[in-house]
Amino acid sequence: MARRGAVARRGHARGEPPAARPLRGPRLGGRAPRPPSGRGVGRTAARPPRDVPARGLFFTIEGLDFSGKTTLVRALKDSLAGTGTHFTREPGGTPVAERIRDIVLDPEAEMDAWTEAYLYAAARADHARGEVLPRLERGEDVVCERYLDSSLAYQGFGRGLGLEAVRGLNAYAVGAVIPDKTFYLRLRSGERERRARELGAALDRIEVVGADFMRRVEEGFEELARQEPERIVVLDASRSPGEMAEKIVGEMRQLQYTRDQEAT
Ligand SMILES: Nc1ncnc2c1ncn2[C@@H]1O[C@H](COP(=O)(O)OP(=O)(O)O)[C@@H](O)[C@H]1O
Ligand SMILES: Cc1cn([C@H]2C[C@H](O)[C@@H](COP(=O)(O)OP(=O)(O)O)O2)c(=O)[nH]c1=O
Repeated sequence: MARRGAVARRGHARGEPPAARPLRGPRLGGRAPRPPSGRGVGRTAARPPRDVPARGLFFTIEGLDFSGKTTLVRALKDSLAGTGTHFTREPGGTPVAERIRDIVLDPEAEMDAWTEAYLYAAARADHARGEVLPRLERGEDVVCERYLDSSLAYQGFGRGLGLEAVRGLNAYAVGAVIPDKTFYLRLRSGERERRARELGAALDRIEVVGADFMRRVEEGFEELARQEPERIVVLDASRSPGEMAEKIVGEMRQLQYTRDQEAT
C-alpha cells in the first residue's frame, strides 16, 4: 500500500461537499462528482475531456468481524492481479490513520462512544482524502475493506449513537468519496462465532463487547442493505471465497463497462 506523509495532504482539508445524506449519491464512477446541490453545476459534470482518465471506481467490502472479509480480499487480489486495482482497508491505510487504528483498537483504551466515532472518522478523513480520492482521480479502481458503513453499523447502531448523527460526523471526512458498490458479507452469528473460536483470535476492544453489541451491528448492516439495495450487494458469506470473488469481479466489470461507455 502506498503511503505518504501527512504534510503533503493538507491541501485537501477543505472545500469539498459534505455528505450528510444517505450514500445514494453522488457516485464517483465515470463522471466528475456532482455536489449535492448547487448553482449551475449540473451541466458541466457530464463528461470529462478525453485526455482526462475516467475516474476510478470505488468498491467496499463490509461485514461483521470474522465474516470472511480479509479472506475474500485475498481471493480478490488473485483474481484482479495485474489490473492495477488498489487494495486498502479501514481503519488505517495511511500512516496517520494507522496510528489512530492502534489507539481505537487497543483493548486497554477506555473511551467514550463519541470519541471512538470521531477517531474512526478522523482516520477516514486522512485515508479517503489523502489516499483513496487521488487514486480515483488518476483513474485507479480502489477496493477498501470496511469504510463508512462500518461506522454507521458499529457506532450508529452498535454503540447507539444513531444513524444520522454518525452520517453527519463523517460527512466532511468522506466528502464525495462514496462507494460505487459495497459488498456486504452476510453470515449467521453461529457460523461467525465458530470461525472466531477456530481462529483463536486475540479479541480487540470491539469484539470484547459481546453478543448484544454484535446483534445491533448486524441489524445496522441489514438496515443499510434495505435502505440502499442498489449500492449494497448482499453476499452469502458461507460460500467459498472463490465464488464470492467471482461474483464481485462480475459486478466490477459491469460497472467498469458502464463507466467506459459514458466516458467515450
Ligand atoms: N468463505 C469462507 N468459508 C469458510 N471459512 C472462512 C471463509 N472466509 C473466512 N473463513 C475463515 O473465517 C475466519 C475469519 O475470516 P477473516 O477473513 O479473517 O474474517 P474478517 O476479515 O471478516 O474478520 C478465518 O479463520 C478464515 O479462514
Ligand atoms: C472502519 C471501522 C471499523 N470498526 C471496527 C470493526 C472491527 O471490529 C474493527 C476493525 O478490526 P479489523 O481487525 O480491521 O477488522 P476485522 O475484525 O473485521 O478483520 O474496527 C468500527 O467500529 N467502526 C469503523 O468505522
